[in-house]
Amino acid sequence: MAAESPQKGATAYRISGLTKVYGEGPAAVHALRGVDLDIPAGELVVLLGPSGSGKSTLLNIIGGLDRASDGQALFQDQELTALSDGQLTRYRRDHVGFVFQFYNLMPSLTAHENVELVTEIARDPMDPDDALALVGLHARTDHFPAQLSGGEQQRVAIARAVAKQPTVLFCDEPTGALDSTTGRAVLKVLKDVNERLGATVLIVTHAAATAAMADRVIHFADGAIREVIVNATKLAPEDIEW
Ligand SMILES: Nc1ncnc2c1ncn2[C@@H]1O[C@H](COP(=O)(O)OP(=O)(O)OP(=O)(O)O)[C@@H](O)[C@H]1O
Repeated sequence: MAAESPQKGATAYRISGLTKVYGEGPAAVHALRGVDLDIPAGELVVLLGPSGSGKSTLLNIIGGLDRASDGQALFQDQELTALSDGQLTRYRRDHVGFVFQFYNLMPSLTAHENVELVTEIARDPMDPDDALALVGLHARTDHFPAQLSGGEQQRVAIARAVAKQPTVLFCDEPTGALDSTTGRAVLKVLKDVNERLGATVLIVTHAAATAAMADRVIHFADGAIREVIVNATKLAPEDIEW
């Protein structure tokens, strides 16, 4: 289990009235219009919605990368919206892993060294080799990013994100740059991280079929939640068609 991961059934996030406005006056963009949402700990959650509907904004605020304009977001019992910049940095460092569409690996470092960059500053890290084994790359640890396929590079990015044993893993379009077969392999890794480390996993995606593997599916539209669906049955990532 990840360090300090709450038990399944507890609530990871309690979000109420969360609002984000970029800019002012006539140029203001209302990215979030009072979002209310509970995210149970240990779930794999998929966020779907049209481009510009506010998915990344929500992820960035509860991931501690951006600030809300109004409303509240509680992580366990911590009010993220009230934290100082230093406290928010500590929250990110101790609890949050990020995976983005483009892998942001250091090209001059090997897979192992890319993961090590994070484990050197984490509180309770995994061994980089164990993290790379978890994503099926134990044989490629000394390869540089340019020697790896897109899917393999994304798996290194996932290994880097999970090596610090995050309580929560945020993934923004993790399969956006991948073909469907490679994308399925990456989703399988995310599912493994969810099940084996007990991390809560939030995936923002345009690949609507990903919803079939989620515990919970959140549909966004125009800065608000339109619908939340709890899946009674789920597909294995390798059975997803897209
Ligand atoms: N830094 C910013 N400054 C101004 N407007 C922004 C900023 N970031 C996001 N927005 C706007 O906020 C709205 C929500 O954007 P967001 O990226 O959250 O949407 P999204 O649902 O993730 O979209 P996509 O699926 O295209 O990534 C959009 O209208 C976007 O243009």
